[in-house]
Amino acid sequence: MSKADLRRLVDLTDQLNQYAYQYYVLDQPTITDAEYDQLYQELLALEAQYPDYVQADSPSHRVGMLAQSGLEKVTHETPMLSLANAFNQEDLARFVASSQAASEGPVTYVGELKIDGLSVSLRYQDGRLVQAATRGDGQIGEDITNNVRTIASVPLKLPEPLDIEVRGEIFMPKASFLALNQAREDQGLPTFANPRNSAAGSIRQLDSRITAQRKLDVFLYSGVFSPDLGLASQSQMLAQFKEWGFHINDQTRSLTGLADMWDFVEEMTSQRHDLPYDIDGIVFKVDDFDQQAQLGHTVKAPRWAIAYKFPAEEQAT
Ligand SMILES: NC(=O)c1cc2c(N)ncc(C(N)=O)c2s1
Repeated sequence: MSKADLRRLVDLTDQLNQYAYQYYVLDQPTITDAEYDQLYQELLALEAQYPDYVQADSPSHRVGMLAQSGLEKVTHETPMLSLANAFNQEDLARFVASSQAASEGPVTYVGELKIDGLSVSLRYQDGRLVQAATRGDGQIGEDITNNVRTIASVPLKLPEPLDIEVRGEIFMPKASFLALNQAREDQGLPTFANPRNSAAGSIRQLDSRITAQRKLDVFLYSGVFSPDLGLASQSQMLAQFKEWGFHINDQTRSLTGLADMWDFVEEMTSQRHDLPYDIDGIVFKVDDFDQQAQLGHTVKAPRWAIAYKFPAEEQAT
């Protein structure tokens, strides 16, 4: 392989990843689909000619492959906890009172949309995606690495050689769900009941080429990482995750207490049907990581977070 060919292969890989990031994460495409496709075909030709030189973060990994057997089990070194629920303003008031009582100094909060999908853990070593797993029972999940590689907004390589685990929610955007069900109807196949079920079915496929066709997405909102990274709060962590190229939900709010928590609940209750994805509530978290550590967690859930659940809606009959 000539140096020029190798340089071209690496340049194309980096260029195409940058274009895909602008398209899928920033929603700000900078080239046309035709231009992207032409560059992609050139890369595929070079990879076919030199298979040993295919880069770990090549966009050609996005198309998926058939798994040899069932999904492997994965043990979460740090358990993936669940959340305590709140159903009304009084429940939130209790959460605010208890979190302020047990923390030194004033407490501020972050409000984040509760995405109606399924929780996932992404592990990066030396800045490369090495494993993705479902939450499972919180201790043991399933390896879905090949399927997650096909999700366009998941970075296969980070801009820094980080060892980090990030966690979030895989979901199927409403538009993908409608298109998928329309296609299944046309093929005489049973349709999915809702985007969450179709995301769950799509991400646990043994054939990730099928996953690749399902147009899934992910929002990341927590992680397991060394204090050396110097991340002192949830809001600072989210800003840093965004800089590293992770897809972060843009409706996240800094909140001072019950009054603006409830304002956010009312705002998102009225807006939820206009969002391009399903949400089933709002997650409120104490922002400061030291205060989160003071509050700790029960066996099941952190004391520094609570999930406000929207009231069940009457299904349109
Ligand atoms: N089970 C959990 O801990 C969570 C579940 C979810 C979810 N489905 N969507 C968003 C968040 C968030 N922004 O923290 C969380 S946290």
